[in-house]
Amino acid sequence: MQETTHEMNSTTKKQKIKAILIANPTSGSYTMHEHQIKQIISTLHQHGWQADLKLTQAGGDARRIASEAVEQKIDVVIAIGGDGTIHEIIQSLAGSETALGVLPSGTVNVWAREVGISLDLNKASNVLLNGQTRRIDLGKIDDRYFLLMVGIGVDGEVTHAVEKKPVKRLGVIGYLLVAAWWGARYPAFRAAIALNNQVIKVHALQVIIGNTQLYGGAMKYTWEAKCDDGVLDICVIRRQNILRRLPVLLDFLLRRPQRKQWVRYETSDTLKITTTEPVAIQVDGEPIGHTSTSEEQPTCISVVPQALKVIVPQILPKDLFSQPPL
Ligand SMILES: Nc1ncnc2c1ncn2[C@@H]1O[C@H](COP(=O)(O)OP(=O)(O)OP(=O)(O)O)[C@@H](O)[C@H]1O
Repeated sequence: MQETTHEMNSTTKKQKIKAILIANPTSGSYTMHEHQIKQIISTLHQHGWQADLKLTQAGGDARRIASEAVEQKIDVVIAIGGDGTIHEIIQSLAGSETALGVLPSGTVNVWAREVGISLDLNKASNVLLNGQTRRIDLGKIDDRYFLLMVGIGVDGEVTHAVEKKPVKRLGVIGYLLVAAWWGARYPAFRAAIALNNQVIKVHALQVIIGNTQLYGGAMKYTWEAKCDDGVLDICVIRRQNILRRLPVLLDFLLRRPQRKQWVRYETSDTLKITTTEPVAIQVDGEPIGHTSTSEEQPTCISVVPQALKVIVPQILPKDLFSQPPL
């Protein structure tokens, strides 16, 4: 990790990098990686890191442990899990000097895929040791931070439908089954979105508000998003009849240029959304309730510039960052 090593050299060479590894033993591929994780921790020790492993017992633990790490001025919190575990951890890391590292062990691992952290944990641990530290923006919906995106509409319903249901145990296949069911029958919704001093009225299947580009590990709805540019990208997928929905989805899956015709694309640092009926919301893949139908108290989404330190590979996707390294 370049920046911390540099800081270490400029103060005292004896100072160790302090890291807490927070592992979610229920995340998609954790069991498969358990042995490897022990080896990685001893490698970190050999490189002079003080690294302690903490396992979560239940949802919410990762956030609490990360909060303690920030209080103790730990240099790095390493998430061993998927995007849900990362989502919990960033709630505590936001605005702090503690950096987020990742050993991807989830089901989809969108953040790791997005920045090019290998799903091979030995390679991912090399990013911890030899990567670079950047500051990136976080999004915020009401009081909750997000790293990747907010989804309102079909994907919100899918996430709510899968949560705590047996189909979740099927992993990606479970999501695809529920997504196919909801994708075909979902009615569009009407929303008023206030941004950039205007109100746009939409009749949509889906609104994605992205801090980053990659969606579900495969598609890009917010394909122009940069994670450090101080704005969020908004992709409104307009209402389509049942027959059109599959071709639209294929345009996104195959990243065809014509996908642009199905959407309205905006950027803004703040937006306020009101829908005529409550619409399901997902944040970084987690279901969090429904949109507001009250114009007086709309659902508020904003960007918090430079809120999170992250450890990422030396070589990054060329269009995801706009600022130079720290
Ligand atoms: N010990 C635990 N027991 C039960 N749930 C937990 C525990 N620790 C964390 N969680 C919750 O598990 C959920 C899923 O975790 P996570 O996202 O890391 O794995 P995943 O769903 O397999 O991966 P991805 O999000 O990349 O697809 C999160 O909502 C998190 O809060």
